[in-house]
Amino acid sequence: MVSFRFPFSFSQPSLPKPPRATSSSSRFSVSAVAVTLTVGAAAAGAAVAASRNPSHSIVDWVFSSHRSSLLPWGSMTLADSSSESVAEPKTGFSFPATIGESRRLLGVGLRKKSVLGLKNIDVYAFGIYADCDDVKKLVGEKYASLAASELRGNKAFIDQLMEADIKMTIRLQIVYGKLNIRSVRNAFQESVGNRLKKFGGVDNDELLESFTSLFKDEYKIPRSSIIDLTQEPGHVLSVAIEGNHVGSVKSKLLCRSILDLYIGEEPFDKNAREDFLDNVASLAAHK
Ligand SMILES: CCCCCCCCCCCC(=O)O
Repeated sequence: MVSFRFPFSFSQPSLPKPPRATSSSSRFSVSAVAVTLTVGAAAAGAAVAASRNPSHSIVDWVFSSHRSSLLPWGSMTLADSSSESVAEPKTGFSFPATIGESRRLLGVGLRKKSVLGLKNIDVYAFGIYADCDDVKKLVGEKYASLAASELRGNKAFIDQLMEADIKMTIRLQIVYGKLNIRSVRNAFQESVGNRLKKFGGVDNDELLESFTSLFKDEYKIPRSSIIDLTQEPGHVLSVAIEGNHVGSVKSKLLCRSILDLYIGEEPFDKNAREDFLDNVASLAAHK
């Protein structure tokens, strides 16, 4: 039985938010992250029981294509699963377990940035989502011989994950309340610009501009606004702000560069990357 390291757990809605977990061992503990259930107290009780039963962990259910047979509320539909969410521990900002038709949450993290080289501010919390079937397909096609424990540290596999045509979304949720869209554009210019140089060489100004120009001056991004960066089939990067599609750019290099910020070798939040890779490896073990 493979157990997931992702901190899905169910807590009663009235429990206080858990404190931020700092050590890597507690990061994934069931008390580190609260999952809010809105499907009713009966289901919450069943989920708590399930999460305490190692043979029926909630993550097994979340990632299983046979969810209905795993847990007591067997009739819960896929749509119901979107009413569960996972909170980023420090900010408490929550992320739904599933978005779109098939993308599942595999890691959450926090982007910090230093301002004027002085203080580190929490800029946004983020969730990393991937289509589990796409991930399993990649593993089945090319890495079937590797054990889950070997997969999570396999550089070639991780590179492939960022290059394959897998439906993925990075959801940003703005924490810092004084952001304007210009600073978002500038920040993307710097971070994505660096990755474009790293993977594609120097001549990518036009590509960078086609992406940053999607963030138009008229968009407002107060605290808790959501920006979705989604890799659609065919390496199309689609951007939505507060659920409104603002534009797309078809570029494998751009998609790869953006994913690298979150799951590459120098990610914004190492813990989030670890969570993501552990969960991908666990997924592979469920193939
Ligand atoms: C005052 C800090 C301003 C930082 C704004 C970052 C907003 C989103 C940028 C996303 C890419 C990145 O995290 O570099």
